[in-house]
Amino acid sequence: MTLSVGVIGTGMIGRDHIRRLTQVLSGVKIVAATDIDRGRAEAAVPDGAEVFDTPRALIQSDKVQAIVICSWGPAHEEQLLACIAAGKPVFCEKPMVTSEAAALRVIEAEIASGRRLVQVGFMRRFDADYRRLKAVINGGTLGAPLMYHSVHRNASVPAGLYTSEMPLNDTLVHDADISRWLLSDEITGVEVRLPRRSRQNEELRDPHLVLLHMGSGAIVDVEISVNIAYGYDIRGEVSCELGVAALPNRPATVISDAHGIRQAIPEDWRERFIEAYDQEFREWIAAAAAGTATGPSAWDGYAATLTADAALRAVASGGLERISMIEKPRLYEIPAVLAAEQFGAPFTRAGS
Ligand SMILES: NC(=O)C1=CN([C@@H]2O[C@H](COP(=O)(O)OP(=O)(O)OC[C@H]3O[C@@H](n4cnc5c(N)ncnc54)[C@H](O)[C@@H]3O)[C@@H](O)[C@H]2O)C=CC1
Ligand SMILES: O=C1[C@@H](O)[C@H](O)[C@@H](O)[C@H](O)[C@H]1O
Repeated sequence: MTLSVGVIGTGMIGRDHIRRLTQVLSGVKIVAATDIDRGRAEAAVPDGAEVFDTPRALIQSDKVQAIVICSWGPAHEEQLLACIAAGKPVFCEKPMVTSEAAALRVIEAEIASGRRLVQVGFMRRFDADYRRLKAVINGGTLGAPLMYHSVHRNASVPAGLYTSEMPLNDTLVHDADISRWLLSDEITGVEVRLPRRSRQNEELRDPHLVLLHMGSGAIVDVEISVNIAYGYDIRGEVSCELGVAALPNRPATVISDAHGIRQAIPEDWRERFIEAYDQEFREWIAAAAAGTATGPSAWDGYAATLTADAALRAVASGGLERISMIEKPRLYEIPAVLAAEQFGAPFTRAGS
């Protein structure tokens, strides 16, 4: 079966996903697109695909079986709710939504629909290096995870468009999600420290040091630097009771010349996570073709939104901001057998 997909939002990541869905992956075709800038959608779609005037018209079209949302965060809620109402599987880029109330509305609608339809674009979970790191932690030979050090560096961000809240409500959501996933834990509190401001962009509050307090007592520190100049640099290291497990450096050609020995650093996320995005969509296509979703869920989108909100409050208060989640609905519990297949054996202490 070939899955017929409509794309909402044909900006930077929307076009990159259209490229992978048309040129890289199989079992899928782009049949429709829409963007508030109609010309942009027309330029982005393959021949034969229809450009719709509104997201609602695209979602309700009989020719569209599943939807990819790549519009701006504040537009996601309405588009997600329309997809759920239409009973169509939907891949939604992060942030899933931009408020706790909106996240709860999405969860409520999905539960009422009776099955998972929403997959959120936390692509790190599909990255082979992160998956190997999780398998080591789950394997238990290093003992319990105590600390996770996450580094999230962007070379630069668009002046005027990327605001001082965005390191916390746009960029941090990836680290929040991967911390919960790697440590199989929930975030219960957030602190933010503001070091000396970088002179790279005087308009922006940058960098941030974020502390995520996990339910188990583990602590995650996240460096978010969005004007680091030298490239897109993502790092992660988990300190456990009996050892440390870290993401490897990315393989890259080693260049030796008059400036020394060096390796290129990715420019941005499209390059660093290219295989992760491909895998994310490979798994989404299979799930959507079966009428459902897989991987990061509306529950995970909700958790990330709560973390972003708490981080923004922590900047204002200067203290620890607690997070309280609703009880996890059964729809979002991963069946144990599936979890074991996906992530390796559940965590056990070494020697136990
Ligand atoms: N998973 C990841 O690593 C990444 C995720 N993203 C997320 O993807 C989304 C899009 O980001 P970019 O492509 O960088 O932004 P962009 O600004 O390049 O593209 C967004 C597009 O959506 C359109 N749009 C906005 N609201 C709309 C609406 N209500 N209806 C129809 N079209 C609408 C805009 O006209 C624009 O063409 C954001 O939520 C962003 O956070 C972006 C980059 C990487
Ligand atoms: O999602 C993304 C961007 O929207 C965001 O602005 C960047 O900071 C992230 O690294 C990237 O993965």
